[in-house]
Amino acid sequence: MIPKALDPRECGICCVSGAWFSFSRGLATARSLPGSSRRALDYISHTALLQAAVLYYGVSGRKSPSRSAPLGRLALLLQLYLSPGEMIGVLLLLFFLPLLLYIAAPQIRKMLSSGVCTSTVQLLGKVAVVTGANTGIGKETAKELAQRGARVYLACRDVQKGELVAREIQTVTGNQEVLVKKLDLADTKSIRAFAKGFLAEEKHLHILINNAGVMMCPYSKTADGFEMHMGVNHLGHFLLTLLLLEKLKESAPSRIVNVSSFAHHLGRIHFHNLQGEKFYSAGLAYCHSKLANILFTRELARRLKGSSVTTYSVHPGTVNSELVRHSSVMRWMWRLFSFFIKTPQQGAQTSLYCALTEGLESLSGNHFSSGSWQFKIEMAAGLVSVTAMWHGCLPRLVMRQ
Ligand SMILES: NC(=O)C1=CN([C@@H]2O[C@H](COP(=O)(O)OP(=O)(O)OC[C@H]3O[C@@H](n4cnc5c(N)ncnc54)[C@H](OP(=O)(O)O)[C@@H]3O)[C@@H](O)[C@H]2O)C=CC1
Ligand SMILES: CC1=C(/C=C/C(C)=C/C=C/C(C)=C/C=O)C(C)(C)CCC1
Repeated sequence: MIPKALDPRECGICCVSGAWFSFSRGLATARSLPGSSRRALDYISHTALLQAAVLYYGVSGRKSPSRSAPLGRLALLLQLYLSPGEMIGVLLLLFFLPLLLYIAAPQIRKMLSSGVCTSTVQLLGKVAVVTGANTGIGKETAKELAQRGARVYLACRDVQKGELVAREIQTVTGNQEVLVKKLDLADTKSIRAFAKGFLAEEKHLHILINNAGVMMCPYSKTADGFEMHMGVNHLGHFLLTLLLLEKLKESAPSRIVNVSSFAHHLGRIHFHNLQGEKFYSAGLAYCHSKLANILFTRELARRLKGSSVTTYSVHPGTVNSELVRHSSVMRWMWRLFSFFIKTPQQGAQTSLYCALTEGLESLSGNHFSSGSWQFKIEMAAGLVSVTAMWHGCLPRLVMRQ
């Protein structure tokens, strides 16, 4: 039974905005009602909305949407939560956004997807390791290296997934020298076991692509007690690189590519909160680890001067991959904007550029971003001294046996 005062027909609805105002007044009254208010609200909202729609569609001659249409429900929600001014803003945005996106689409696509590694370098007889190569950017990077004839090690935490991808790459490229090795960067024991096995098996290592990464995971720690982002994205790769460094030197000229992100701009190295125990934000933890990738690259380059081992950090662009698996918002954004963002194959281009392009040696230690494919050299914000980072507690934590 709906109280008379709440019946929209009693409130008098004469146009769409009229419906809004009548509805708002009805709502206020309904909120003060005990017990049956929920049903009353439902009734009012549907009736008011339907009447408004009848008037609107009646005047415009459009086909009326069904009561349960998602758009109807969205309109209902907007009515419930927004003031009339905000409502107008949202409607304007909803109207102009597709138009703006349509106009800007070629520019956005160019900005986000441009850039192809044009190097024709072949890799017969060369050995490469790619971490996190069972999916996304890593998989495409490994595929291209195999295509060029390298023996490629897929360093994966899930060997089964890795084997499937290795078979796929072998089939596509015709290169049978695609091998899988277990590597869990969240466990220093696994990193050491990987390095031990690799060093025993291989005489050379020419290309190391530190690609694996996690983003926005809920607070968790690695087997050694490091915060997960810093542990996997930076510390794990830091240890892996140091363990393989002699082999890289013996195989020189050789290269190390560290896959960072433009997210490093928001990163800070909080030496007093490295484990994220005092405060933690999943998004910022990712940014901090990506800044650490860049600082590591700069200091490593300085230490490797004269060795013919060079190193680069890269931002691959915004790429449609599984990286967003921990965030439902990002997953939806990725789905919604998949038209604008790079494919993993496009995302692999900056890593490949740094691994393959001849004459890049003098730029060792720099950060490459494919945004406009000019490979901008960016400073890592200068937020913390790179040597402080190296000598600081991070490496000491890692080297703990
Ligand atoms: N996608 C993007 O828009 C951007 C990506 N990047 C960077 O690019 C790199 C590749 O990411 P992308 O391909 O997009 O993401 P994906 O999630 O598709 O791939 C990440 C890879 O890392 C592996 N990985 C995760 N944790 C570990 C671990 N503990 N040990 C070993 N491997 C692990 C994953 O293995 P598994 O499948 O078993 O989980 C997977 O193979 C990352 O470093 C990311 O930060 C940077 C900027 C933007
Ligand atoms: C604004 C905007 C976008 C959002 C980009 C974002 C949010 C990128 C985040 C990248 C991350 C988190 C990288 C990780 O290293 C899209 C979807 C490209 C579509 C075009 C407009």
